[in-house]
Amino acid sequence: MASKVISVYENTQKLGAELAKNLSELANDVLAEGGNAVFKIGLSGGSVVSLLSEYLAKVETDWSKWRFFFCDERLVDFSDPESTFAQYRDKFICNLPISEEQFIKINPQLSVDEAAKDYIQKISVYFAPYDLPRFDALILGVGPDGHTCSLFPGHKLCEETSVWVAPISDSPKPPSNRITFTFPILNNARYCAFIATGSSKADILKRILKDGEQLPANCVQPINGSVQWLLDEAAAKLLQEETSL
Ligand SMILES: O=C1O[C@H](COP(=O)(O)O)[C@@H](O)[C@H](O)[C@H]1O
Repeated sequence: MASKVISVYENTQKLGAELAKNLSELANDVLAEGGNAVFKIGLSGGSVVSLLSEYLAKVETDWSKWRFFFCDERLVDFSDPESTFAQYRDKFICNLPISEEQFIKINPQLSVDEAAKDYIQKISVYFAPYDLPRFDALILGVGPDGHTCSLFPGHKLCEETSVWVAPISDSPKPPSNRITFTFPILNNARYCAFIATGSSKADILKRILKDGEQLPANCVQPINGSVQWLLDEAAAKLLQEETSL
């Protein structure tokens, strides 16, 4: 049964500390299984990259056992600043005792269709054969139109149920070629953390969390997991009456 929690923090430092605590607990729980257990986390791009880069350093864990996937990725060369992997490489890897090899990356030299198929193959290695992958944690963002990953409002990919990772070649937000997790994989995760900070997110958060509009971010409801919205006060300013902690 999905559980949904909205958590509002005074500032991004407190939000980051709480996220780090949640991920420490989850990772330590998964890694306590021993053997070949690895903690599988999906990352998003956009504004969450800087926040994660700053605050995940506080997670107390065996970092060598983390594997980092991409909930969506832009199909551009890793030398392009639009590449989400490149942003993590430049801001995140340098802050933590981790290496590039722990990142499961797309192949940006392929066509967008082939890149999505190739990424499914790469993911499959980490999960039981034929099973729908169950990520331990997914870190998600929300765009000003309510998109999450590269699932945009009104786009046909929001209905996609036959593949875990889909290509998109007409993304309304550039760059146009991307690959993205689809709802079946998102809604099979153990823990989904949406992170939204700053007043530019206030309107869309009201539409999603107060008005309940059926935008893509609102369709992330893990069947057997939880979703937590971690917001700072500026982002939550139009929700405060109902959600203040
Ligand atoms: O294009 C993207 O946008 C969303 C939201 O990004 P933000 O900068 O508005 O927070 C992001 O979650 C996604 O991964 C990214 O590809």
